[in-house]
Amino acid sequence: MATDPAQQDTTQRTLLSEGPLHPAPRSACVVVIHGEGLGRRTDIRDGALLVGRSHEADLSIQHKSVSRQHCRIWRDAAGQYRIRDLGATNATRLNEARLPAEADAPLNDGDRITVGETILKFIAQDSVEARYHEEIYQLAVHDPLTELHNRRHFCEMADKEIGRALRHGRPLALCIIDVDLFKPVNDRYGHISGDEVLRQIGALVRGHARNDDLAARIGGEEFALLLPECELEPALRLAERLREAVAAASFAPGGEPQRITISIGIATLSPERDSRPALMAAADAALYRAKSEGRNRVCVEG
Ligand SMILES: Nc1nc2c(ncn2[C@@H]2O[C@H](COP(=O)(O)OP(=O)(O)OP(=O)(O)O)[C@@H](O)[C@H]2O)c(=O)[nH]1
Repeated sequence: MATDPAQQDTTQRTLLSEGPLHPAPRSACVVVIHGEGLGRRTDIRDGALLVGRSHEADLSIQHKSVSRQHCRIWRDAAGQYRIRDLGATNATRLNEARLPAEADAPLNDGDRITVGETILKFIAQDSVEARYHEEIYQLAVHDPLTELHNRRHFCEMADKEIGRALRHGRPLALCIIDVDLFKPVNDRYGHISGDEVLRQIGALVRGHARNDDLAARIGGEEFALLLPECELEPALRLAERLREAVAAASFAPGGEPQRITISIGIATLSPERDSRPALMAAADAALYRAKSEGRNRVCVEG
């Protein structure tokens, strides 16, 4: 019997390629490779990069071993990156050698900069390693299911935003969002279908966030939306819009159309609620009320 030669040919042919796609050139950066803020990458743009414990530093490292203004990194007119210790209590070290106070030193690709108990790595422009660190960092701060921020990163970023709002006397609101009666969805259609519902809700949460808002999945079926510069009224309006959008969305776990709703608890920053744990506890209390009052609603802790 004649056989089709195309079916017999199982040879795997190597694709002719010029190598990985080359992304646009990027600036030099420093990456935290040890200590507080592990994995964080900070680009060194046109101006100088200030590293220190100060909240105003470009790379702010909240650790007591770091001086408020610890060191500065910049690119000189000849294009050479340089570093200067700013008289830090624990002198900046470059590849383990102490930098003399107020003296400049050139930086080369791969140099290690020790700032208190944190170690940074200097990565020169457009290096493959910079992309590697970026990808690892993105994996570390995102939830793989929804691609929103994960809880650990949310807490770290929320602490910073809350600190900034308190220092500048700016408003800030937090919404905690929980899927209603999600256990029966999982039990009936299975975890994989449940995951698809969570992914869809994650996309709706992200779609309702502004650029400066912080959207995260902070628990199994729990999401958070941190709204800097946002008073209670606009936060309430946004939460209502999100609640309505979820209630109106079409979900079909296991191929069966299913109505899914969410409950939302909101709390705003105030003198009595001036920390992330206090703000989260207040939003949680409001969420609990939303659940006990019948779900598919927004409640405010005020
Ligand atoms: N598919 C899926 N399910 C999850 C995930 N994380 C948590 N869950 C499920 O989410 C459900 C949460 O159920 P409960 O906390 O009992 O609450 P609920 O049924 O949503 O009811 P209420 O919150 O009271 O409205 C449990 O069945 C968990 O197994 C996840 O990552 N994927």
